[in-house]
Amino acid sequence: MVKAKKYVVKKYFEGVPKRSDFELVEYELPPLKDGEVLVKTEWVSVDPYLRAYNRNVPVPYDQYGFQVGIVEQSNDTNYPVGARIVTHKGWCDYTVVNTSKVSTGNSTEVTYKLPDLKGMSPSIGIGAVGMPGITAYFGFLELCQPKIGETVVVTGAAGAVGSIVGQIAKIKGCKVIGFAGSDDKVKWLEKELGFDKAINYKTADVQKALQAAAPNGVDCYFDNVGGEISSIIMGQMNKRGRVSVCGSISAYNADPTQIPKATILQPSIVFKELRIEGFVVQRWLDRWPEAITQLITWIKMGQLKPAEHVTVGFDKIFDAFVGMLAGENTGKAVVKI
Ligand SMILES: NC(=O)C1=CN([C@@H]2O[C@H](COP(=O)(O)OP(=O)(O)OC[C@H]3O[C@@H](n4cnc5c(N)ncnc54)[C@H](OP(=O)(O)O)[C@@H]3O)[C@@H](O)[C@H]2O)C=CC1
Ligand SMILES: CCCCCCC/C=C/C=O
Repeated sequence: MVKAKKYVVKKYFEGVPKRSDFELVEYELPPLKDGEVLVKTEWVSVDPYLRAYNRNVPVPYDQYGFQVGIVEQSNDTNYPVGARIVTHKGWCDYTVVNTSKVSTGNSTEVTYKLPDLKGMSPSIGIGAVGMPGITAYFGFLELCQPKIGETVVVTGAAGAVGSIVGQIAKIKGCKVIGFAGSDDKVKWLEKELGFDKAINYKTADVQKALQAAAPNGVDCYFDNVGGEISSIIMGQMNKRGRVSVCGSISAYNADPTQIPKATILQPSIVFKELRIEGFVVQRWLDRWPEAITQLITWIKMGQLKPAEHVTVGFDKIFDAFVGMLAGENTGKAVVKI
């Protein structure tokens, strides 16, 4: 018998999630059936959608999320002992995985072999080459359809998705402006990632700073945060600009009955003929391998930097989660178990 530990959400979050909303449960895993493997967790991902989707399922629920683990026992020849696997089994130290369960666009089950990362840390498989990188790849390229020389703005620019969006935009020959929440992040975006301009949204006059950075207007906006800053950016878009709405983290901790208001956007949408589209990355689940291959190639060619913010310890997953929501991470927030 293998003893396992997992985080269970026992209470819906109100505002910033609290440790007392979770219970740490220890239990015994059942023996493996045919087609099942025992996976020891190596890396756990903490992501904003774990906050945003909190009320989508009844409590109590096991805290799901992406993770990379190593197969310790196997009843599946496709996943021998020692193979690495990406699953959506979340915040646990051991889990039993039925590898034959097929992932679909509506499912919360995603299981695939960790791709050959060519010597990079397995954690990259849940970051720049995992769901967040894939989100950046399809959400930006498919919805924004960027062209050489266009001006691209990304919010949440120093995070897991935003940092990849900005770098892909540079690869595609665009001028890139990023908004992030600290001077250190701004410096990192400009000096390390090659953004043309980065702006601290907490201290700058966003309207004026963007006018100065993009005097000819904005062609593409990748929106990670929503709220007033997004209204300001959309108000400075060029005719037929494209907006990819990826998330709205500025309001995830808000009371759902008191969602903050932002400036009306319809005049810009109508007169500038903007195209605004939201998406969930599962839309392209059947094409994830295409994104994974391209992202690995860009990293190996030195065109894309896969930054990570690593927290160590199973007991620290909650802290890493609330730290990420508060902006402590630069790059992808992951926990080493
Ligand atoms: N549609 C989809 O399929 C997917 C959507 N997403 C969305 O993408 C967005 C980014 O996710 P991800 O890259 O994983 O997370 P990040 O790595 O960007 O981490 C979250 C970041 O959000 C920023 N933030 C926190 N509060 C605010 C606020 N009030 N206003 C502005 N920024 C804030 C913080 O950075 P800072 O210091 O700059 O404030 C923080 O570091 C989220 O909205 C998420 O829900 C992610 C994956 C898939
Ligand atoms: C198998 C579940 C995949 C979850 C994808 C998360 C999408 C995130 C949306 C908003 O943040």
